[in-house]
Amino acid sequence: MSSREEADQAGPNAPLLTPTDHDHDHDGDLSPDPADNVDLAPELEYAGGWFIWILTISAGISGLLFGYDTGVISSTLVTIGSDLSNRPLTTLDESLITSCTSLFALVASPFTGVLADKYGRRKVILAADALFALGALAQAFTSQVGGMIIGRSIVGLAVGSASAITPLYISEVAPTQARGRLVTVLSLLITGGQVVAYIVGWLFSEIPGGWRWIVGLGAAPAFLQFAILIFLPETPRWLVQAGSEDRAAKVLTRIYHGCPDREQGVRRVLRGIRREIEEEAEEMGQSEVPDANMHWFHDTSQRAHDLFYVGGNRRALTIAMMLQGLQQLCGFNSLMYFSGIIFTALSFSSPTLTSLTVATTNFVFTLFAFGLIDKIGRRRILLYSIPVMILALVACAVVFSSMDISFEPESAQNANPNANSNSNSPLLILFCLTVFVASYAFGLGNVPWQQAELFPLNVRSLGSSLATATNWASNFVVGLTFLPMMRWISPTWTFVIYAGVCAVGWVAVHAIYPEMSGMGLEDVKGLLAHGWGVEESLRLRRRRSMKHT
Ligand SMILES: O[C@H]1[C@H](O)[C@@H](O)[C@H](O)[C@@H](O)[C@H]1O
Repeated sequence: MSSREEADQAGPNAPLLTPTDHDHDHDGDLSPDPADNVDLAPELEYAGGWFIWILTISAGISGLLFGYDTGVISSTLVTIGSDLSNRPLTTLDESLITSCTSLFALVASPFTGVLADKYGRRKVILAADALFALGALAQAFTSQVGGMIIGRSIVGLAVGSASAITPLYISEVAPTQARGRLVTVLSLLITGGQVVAYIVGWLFSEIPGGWRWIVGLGAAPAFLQFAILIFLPETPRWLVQAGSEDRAAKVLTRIYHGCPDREQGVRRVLRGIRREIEEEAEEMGQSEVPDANMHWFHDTSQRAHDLFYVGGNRRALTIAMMLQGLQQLCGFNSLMYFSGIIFTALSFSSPTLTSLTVATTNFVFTLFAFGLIDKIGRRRILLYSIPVMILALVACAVVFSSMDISFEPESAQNANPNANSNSNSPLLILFCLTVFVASYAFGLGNVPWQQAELFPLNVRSLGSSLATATNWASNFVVGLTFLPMMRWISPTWTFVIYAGVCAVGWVAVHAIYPEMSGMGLEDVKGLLAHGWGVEESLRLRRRRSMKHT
């Protein structure tokens, strides 16, 4: 009988398992096989019923808002005309209106973790809704460029906090077997929100003042989510940490409703969480599980210390930041923000409609990822899809090198369809970009958002928010550098650089990203305690699949 099974039989109040791995930095330790520290994930064959879907979709509305507010900018800019400050937008106005959102998202994301630990995950989502609505209305009713920038900045604060907290909320409520898929629902809603933004932008672009509707409509899902979330629970993990184990048990009982093994499953999850909290308390020299009056036993600086100085946590942070940086530095969002300009330079007759293919491909392939991520596994999906991205980028670079094309503002606007030596080149580029987007959406577009599962409970929220900050910092860099790179070092070299980033990323994923599919949230700590855990994770996965065959 495994230690876990023994504990199950002993009941919920049985002493918790004694941890074997206190993971203060053991780099270089000659410890026994780290896989010994990792039990197989709770083998509850339960992927969740209607309640978990309601939780996921309600929380995921934040993703829809994130996607909508990032996707809406291209059509807004081209339809504002002289409506703001009684003059046409200058290039500086356009850059500020576009980039302030990512900048403020970057500012908000690290604070989100601290607030989510103190006040709970759900309250932070509610606060983000208030910001989404405020930002949308501020944009819709402004008559000044400055007002627009303030509105977009408020939306940035909302996007930054929502993007840090929502994947964490979903990971913490999801049953192990369905966690990957449920977090991918979030990516589906992000990419879906971008498609909706492109369509709304296209529909309202001919109407005078239509841009006010385009940006103002972003308030509606925020109100909806606010109304729904008021009735939904906090995550069981946070509740246990805050000393409300009874409430956590109630939430888990609803999540596991319909599971044949419900009671045992709930006990197992609760015990896993308590064990984790107890281990953390021990590491801090405290001998007891924190009581109800002690809402969290680390203050922020202690958490930050743990995140950076405990080897396993530092490794988790490295992986999460590496994946988020890669998700953005591969250049994908240059298409999201500037595909209109690219397709204009390539002389497509309807650049906005062509851009819609980018957003739609992104959405459709995220749908495939949703169906397959828990089966294929996070690591494998990346190792398969990144090489396709590299090939597509290199092919784009080659085709660009055979073309006579300029991305100077005036030349892009007056693009000459016959200027290219090979008239199939624009179509070839569209094809390569579509392949790039499809493979991105299948892997890198969604896997990094699984970040919360890498961290143990006490540093989960801080770690997730720092990884999210990496995402927004890299997003900001790409947004800022794409057009200058296309102009100054040529499209060919721009795409070669993105391909190079992907190649380095592939090597990093291969070397340090363990397979997380099927692992219980409480088991990950043991995996990363003494190393990157890649081999162990693959061994565990093989064992698990052998059990199922
Ligand atoms: O996961 C999302 C998704 O892939 C979006 O399409 C992209 O615009 C975001 O930057 C990314 O974080």
